[in-house]
Order: sequence, then C-alpha cells, then structure tokens
Amino acid sequence: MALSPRPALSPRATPPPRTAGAGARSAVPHTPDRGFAVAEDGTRNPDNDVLRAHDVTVTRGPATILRRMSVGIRADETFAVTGPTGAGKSALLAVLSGVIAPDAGQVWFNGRPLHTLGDRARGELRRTHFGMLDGRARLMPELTVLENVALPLLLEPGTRGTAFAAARHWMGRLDVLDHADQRPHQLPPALLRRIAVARALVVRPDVVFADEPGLGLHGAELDHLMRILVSASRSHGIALVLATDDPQVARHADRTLELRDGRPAPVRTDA
Ligand SMILES: Nc1ncnc2c1ncn2[C@@H]1O[C@H](COP(=O)(O)OP(=O)(O)OP(=O)(O)O)[C@@H](O)[C@H]1O
Repeated sequence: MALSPRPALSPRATPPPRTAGAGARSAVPHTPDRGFAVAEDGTRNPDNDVLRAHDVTVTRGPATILRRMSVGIRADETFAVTGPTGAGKSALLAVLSGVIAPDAGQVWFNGRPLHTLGDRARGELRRTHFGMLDGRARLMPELTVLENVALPLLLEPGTRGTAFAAARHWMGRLDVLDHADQRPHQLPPALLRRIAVARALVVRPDVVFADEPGLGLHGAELDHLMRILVSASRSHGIALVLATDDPQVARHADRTLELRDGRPAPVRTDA
C-alpha cells in the first residue's frame, strides 16, 4: 500500500553510528551536489553505504508503521525487503527514497542527510538520483516506446540527442529495442515491464527502488524480468532495493531483510 507524503520534521544533522545491517564498502561513487542540502554542521555519514536509514520511525495516526528501523544499502547490491502484507515494506522503500520523511530517525544518501530536506528537494533528488518502479508500467499511451524511455531525460532542456541515444542503449540492454516505434497498447505486459525498467535506468540513477516489480507476472516471464533488472543494475553499479512478498523475486537479491510489524522479523530458531 502506498503511504501518502507528509512534511519532514525539523532537521537533524548528527551522523548515525554504524549498524549491523550496514556493511562498509570502499568505492561508492561520489555524486556531485545537485541542489540538496548538506547537514548544517558539515557532518557526513561516516561510512560508505549508498543509503542508510538509522533508527527510523514512521507513524500514521495512532499506527506505528516503521519502528526504529536501521538498515544500510551498499552501492551496486540487490537488496530485498520481504515480509507479509502490511509488514512495512513499502513504507521502508518510501522513506529510503524520500517519498516520505520519517517522523523520527535519519536517512542518509551518499553521506548526505535526506531527512533534513523538504518535499521539493527530496523530489528533485528522486528525479536525478533514483529510479522508481512498481507493479505497473505507467507508460504514456500517446508516446512511442522510445519516447517513453527517453522522457525522464527530455525533461532537461537541450538534451534531445543524448536522451534518445541513452534510451536506445537501455532498450538494447533490456531487449526491447525492436519495439522502439510502437505504442504501449500494442505490447504485452511482460514487455511493458521491461520498458519501464529501461525508463527507470535511463537517468543512470544511483539507486533503483522496485516495489513488487513483477506484480502480475509469473514463472519464466517473472524470472526473465528479474534477471534482466538485476544484471542491468549490477553491471552499471546501481543499487537495487526491492520490496516483495514473492520468494521468486526475493531469491534474486544478494541480501534480504524480512520485516514483521514494521521491524525486522525475529530470527527463527528451529527446535
Ligand atoms: N496512509 C496510511 N495511513 C494509515 N496506515 C497506513 C497508511 N499507509 C500504510 N498504512 C499501514 O501501514 C502498514 C504498512 O504498510 P505497507 O504498505 O508499508 O506494508 P507492505 O509490507 O508494503 O504491504 P503490502 O505487501 O500489502 O504492500 C499497513 O498496516 C498499512 O495498513
């Protein structure tokens, strides 16, 4: 279920300590500042996770949806958030991607605080650094496939040539280039999903967030989508964060985090 955005709470600028879920890595690409704030005291996240949530709580009315969650995502890994319906998977992705601000706790992206940004700055960050996917392709019916994939880049003025070149590159990578001049309604659902993946990757994001990316697909079609999504992300150093309750999706991840009631599920011990 999608969480509606709400305004960020007052800024916090203390970098979080390392947590068990957050592995260190030495070669996270530095992303230049693109109009979003750095913590007022100049402090930065001390290790190299591309994304880090620290002690994050999200509430909606009387309900606590995420409870003091901490997790780190490494650059170029595939990380799956799993758990049953209502566990908080979508909420965790929403907080990590800046769709919503946490009510308490911190979120860091490439060593910069996300939790201190307002709605607009988080939106700009999503547009330039993150790719977003969910269980629907969400293509524009009046545009060709090529135009749909190039669209995120066409929003920048003066980039028409490079936008179409990049779109063709990713369409080749996702095996949909033959359909460049067709319109979405002419194509089957499995192809539309791959086109949506190409569109998410075309901005060369640091992180792709995919909330049930294979919804409605099954068997070989689902495996094909996941293999191609994971390999395209990995080969370009893009972190992939999945939310899913489908083991056939989760098994493509390098690491998984299982949630129950807005926090990590207790470790099972077999008697
Ligand atoms: N806007 C909201 N207001 C109140 N409660 C909400 C809101 N959005 C989500 N919730 C509740 O928060 C909890 C976590 O929701 P979330 O969508 O993150 O779960 P999920 O694990 O992604 O589930 P699903 O697999 O069904 O998508 C659920 O109990 C849900 O009902």
